[in-house]
Amino acid sequence: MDVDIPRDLDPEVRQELVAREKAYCRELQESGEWVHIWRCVGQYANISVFDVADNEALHALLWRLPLFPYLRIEVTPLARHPSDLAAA
Ligand SMILES: O=C(O)CC1=CCC(=O)O1
Repeated sequence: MDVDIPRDLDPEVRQELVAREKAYCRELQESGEWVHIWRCVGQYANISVFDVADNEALHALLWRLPLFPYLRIEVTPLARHPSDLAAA
C-alpha cells in the first residue's frame, strides 16, 4: 500500500483519518485477519499480509480502510509453498 494523502488536506482531517486507520488496523490484527504490516523503508508505504476467506472478503476489508481514497494498493495472492516447514 502506497499512501498519498494530499498535502493540502486539513491537518485535523488528516490526523483523524490516520488515527481511524490505526484503530481499524489494530482491530484486524486482533481478529487475525491482518497478519503482518511492515513499513517500506524510506517510503510512506507498507507491505501487509492478510489472512481472509476469499477475494471478496479482502476487497471489503480494503474498501473500509479509512485511508482507502488515498491508497494505491497492489494485491498479490499467496498460497502455501510445499517446501515451507510451517505447512507440514
Ligand atoms: O502508514 C501506513 O502505511 C498506512 C497504514 C495502514 C495501517 C495503518 O495503521 O497505517
